[in-house]
Amino acid sequence: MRFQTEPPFNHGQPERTAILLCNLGTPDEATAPAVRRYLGQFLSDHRVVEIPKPVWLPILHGIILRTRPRQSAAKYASIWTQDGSPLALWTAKQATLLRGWLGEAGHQVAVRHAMRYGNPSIASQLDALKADGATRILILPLYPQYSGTTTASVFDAVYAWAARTRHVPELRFVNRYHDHPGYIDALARSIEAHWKANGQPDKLVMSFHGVPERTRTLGDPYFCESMKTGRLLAERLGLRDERYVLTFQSRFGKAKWLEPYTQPTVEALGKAGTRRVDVVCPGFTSDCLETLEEINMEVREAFLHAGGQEFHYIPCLNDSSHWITALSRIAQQHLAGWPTELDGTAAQADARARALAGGAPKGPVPPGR
Ligand SMILES: C=CC1=C(C)c2cc3[nH]c(cc4nc(cc5[nH]c(cc1n2)c(C)c5CCC(=O)O)C(CCC(=O)O)=C4C)c(C)c3C=C
Ligand SMILES: [Fe+2]
Ligand SMILES: [Fe+2]
Repeated sequence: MRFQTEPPFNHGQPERTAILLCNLGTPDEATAPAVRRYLGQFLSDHRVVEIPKPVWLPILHGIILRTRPRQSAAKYASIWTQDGSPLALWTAKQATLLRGWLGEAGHQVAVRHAMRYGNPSIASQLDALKADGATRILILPLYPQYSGTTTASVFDAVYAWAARTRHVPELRFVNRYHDHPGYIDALARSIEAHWKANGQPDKLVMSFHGVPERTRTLGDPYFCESMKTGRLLAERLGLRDERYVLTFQSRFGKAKWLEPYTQPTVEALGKAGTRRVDVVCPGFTSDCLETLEEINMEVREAFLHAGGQEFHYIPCLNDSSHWITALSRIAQQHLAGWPTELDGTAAQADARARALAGGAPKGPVPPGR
């Protein structure tokens, strides 16, 4: 059967608003088989690797998935917590905190989180929201800067789910919030708190995840949005140009990616006699492999080895209260016009639904239901 079976249609079903926070995803365990499953799904996504499938799939299955999972699993093991992957833990916590924050502000909004690759999948969480009665869903990727490789891929997964759903909820999508004042403010406050406790560095390195340079020339706005985030953050911190540098990390494969690359830049700073660098990763809203291992272990070691004296890693926004406040402002701006208060339209619809419960509707059916 092509479409999922729906429960029988119920007149008077209340309108319910929901938010789905979407992140990249992470392996279920820090083991080679789990990393292979995760990378297999991730790297088969044509949004992520744009090489034609007949060329790419033999390389992926014949070479990459035979070697990389073991190497990556060892890296994952070095950052894994008792409760699992940091990315999964922070993302789940953000959903819980956002639900609580919106609830306290009087908004009855269901909030769940999903992963583009791995678990919980976007399709399973959309099914769960629908089962909970959601009729309007805001898709909020946890990527402040839009990229076809990340944001659009989340949207692809939502469209694929909608394409096999008979009664599709109203859907809205958040493309970006790279310049949202709340997001910039949350980043600035976390850096300022670090500096208050530890003093200031000679150089602040703002390291963003890279993407192939080719995507920029093909019209992907990610580079420009990352640059704007960096500029606004520097302005908010009152940093002159020579006090910071914006770089791109996590290069994959041999092609040219966005430059300057993080590790060579930091090494050059160490060699040139820069005593202390602080690295912050504004494009990552949760700490993960790329920040905790690549930056805080590999890049740290490279800097110290190159002659640097002090390396500070400033954690991601994670569960910071300023970040959750920003996220709730971003969400509320995109929810505008959708009922989120139980004493409003949803409450009236609830009362109608209760009155109708247990039998076929009698008398006039509420309009539009
Ligand atoms: C192969 C190409 C890749 C592109 C393009 C890419 C873009 C991209 N990724 C993130 C955020 C994250 N990436 C993470 C891990 C990760 N990324 C790639 C490859 C590409 N990313 C790989 C192969 C991996 C897995 C680890 C490894 O084997 O090296 C993570 C961390 C996940 C975790 O489990 O902790 C994040 C987050 C962004 C924002 C982005 C484009 C803007
Ligand atoms: Fe990545
Ligand atoms: Fe990496």
